[in-house]
Amino acid sequence: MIEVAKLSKHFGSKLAVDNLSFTVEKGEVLGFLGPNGAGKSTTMRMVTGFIPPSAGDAKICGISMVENPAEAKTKIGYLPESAPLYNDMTVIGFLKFCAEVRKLKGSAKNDAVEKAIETCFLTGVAHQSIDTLSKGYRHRTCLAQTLLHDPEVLILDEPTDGLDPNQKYEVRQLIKRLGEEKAILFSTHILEEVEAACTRAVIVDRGRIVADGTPSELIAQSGSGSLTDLFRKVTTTDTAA
Ligand SMILES: Nc1ncnc2c1ncn2[C@@H]1O[C@H](COP(=O)(O)OP(=O)(O)OP(=O)(O)O)[C@@H](O)[C@H]1O
Repeated sequence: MIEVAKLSKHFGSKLAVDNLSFTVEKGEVLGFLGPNGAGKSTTMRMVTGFIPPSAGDAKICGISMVENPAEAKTKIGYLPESAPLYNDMTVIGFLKFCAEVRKLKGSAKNDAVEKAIETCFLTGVAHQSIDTLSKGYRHRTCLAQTLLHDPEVLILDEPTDGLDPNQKYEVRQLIKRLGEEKAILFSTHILEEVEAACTRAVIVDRGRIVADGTPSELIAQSGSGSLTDLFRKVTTTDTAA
């Protein structure tokens, strides 16, 4: 469902993503790991069509993001690193607005909003203004917005960043459940999320894949049973600026 083929991105002389290839099938949750500056967000921005690649392509459900971005984007729900929210709207008002942007109308719009609210456990705050929500609920509102058009592919950039342990647990469970029906690519710095939510993970460093496997394969590769040890072994410690 997600086919990343030889994707590269230069920012001036800086090579942020270097000939990256991987696939994510339906029913897979791929964890995208790597140190700060490894190229995770840049890869996700290219896969979702927010920035053009310098080389390579990403196909979403067989549709090229380079050749046919408008159609490819309809297949994706994207949660960017700093997702925008309209603070003076209520949760339900915001989601209805997002559904309209997705060209949903009438009962299809209302059904989509209701389902997203239920899926993301937002029923209790649906009529509350966004600026009065806790960080966890704001986060789940952002996540709900990615689900409105029932996309086959979800791209989530650090979806549990800044949440407390209970909220992290809930979002991971949600990702796991959604992953049964969709193809999910999500980036994280939290290594325990690999075992908690992913069917597979890749580690990138300086724009290249340096490890790829199921959680148990990666743990076996570490030699010590610790994903942290593997991460430290295959990545560089000096963070790119
Ligand atoms: N618009 C840009 N212009 C110039 N350089 C950029 C731009 N966006 C990203 N970079 C550089 O590309 C590299 C990869 O950045 P990216 O944000 O993709 O990393 P990341 O793995 O998502 O990091 P983090 O975990 O800190 O979010 C970094 O060196 C970054 O400074």
